[in-house]
Amino acid sequence: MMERQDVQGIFVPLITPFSLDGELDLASYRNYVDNLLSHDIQGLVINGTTGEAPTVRWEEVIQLTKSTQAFLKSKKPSVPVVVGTGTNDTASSVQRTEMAAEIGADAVLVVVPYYSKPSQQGIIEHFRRVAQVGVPVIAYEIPSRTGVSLSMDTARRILDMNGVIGIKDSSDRLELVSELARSGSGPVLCGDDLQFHAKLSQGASGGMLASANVNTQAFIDVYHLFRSGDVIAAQQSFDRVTPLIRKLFQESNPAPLKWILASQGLIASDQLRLPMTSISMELEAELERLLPSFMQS
Ligand SMILES: O=C(O)C1=N[C@H](C(=O)O)C[C@H](O)C1
Repeated sequence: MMERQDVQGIFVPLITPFSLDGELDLASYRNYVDNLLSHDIQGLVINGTTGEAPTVRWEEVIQLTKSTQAFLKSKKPSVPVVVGTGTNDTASSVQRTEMAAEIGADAVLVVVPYYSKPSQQGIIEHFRRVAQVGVPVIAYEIPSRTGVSLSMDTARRILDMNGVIGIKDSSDRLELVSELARSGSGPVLCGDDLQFHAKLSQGASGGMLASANVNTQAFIDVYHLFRSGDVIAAQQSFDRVTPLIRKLFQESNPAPLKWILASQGLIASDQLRLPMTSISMELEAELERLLPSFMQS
């Protein structure tokens, strides 16, 4: 199981490949994960936003997790598997976390409960109940999707809980990272791709970045350059991947990402489950033109 000191470096939130009839495409999945494992990544994340958590059934999450674990065992057993178990219902989040524990997840990613707009007290209680299950929890702050933000005090109280090993911060606030780093709480992974370098500068311990599915090595290089103290070289390397990041988030993640992975032949199709749809023809034309430059950066 993961510990606090493991929450650093580059974590890759995985897509969930579907065949044209909308079913799980495990052959594509293995091919795509195999390619990622040629890089020195710190962890794989199943059933995050990038994995289309809202439309992937829990039985499928279990299937993906078992398949990933079996694959990692033969290829790279040291890479931890983080499973998204958070929903907007505390009881079902606890139940999913218990099931993730049963199948040997190394940690769980638990999103701030969305849609209901709970109070800060309700959010704290939600995390307390999930953390009590006993699998290490990475809390996932993404206010643009959940509709509610963690206050600084709530973030600190969640990080202080036994069983919580870190926060993934996909907000656009730099203060959350800087304040938590300053007060010795943490670790915090950046989950807002465009702010990766800025958040490293504020004390983030790494990133959980959808963009790291494409040009993975570039993100690993940014991280290592920064850690080695070469902040300028890290910034320059990061500047080279920002055009890619902008395009990946020009339409809702993971549609552009799936299109790129399908164009690279890593997955058979860019199929998504409704209400998510494939990218527009305009973006497709832009990506076709830009893809070669993205792969060199
Ligand atoms: O799936 C994730 O984890 C991520 N989701 C964010 C989003 O889609 O808004 C972006 C981040 O790169 C990782």
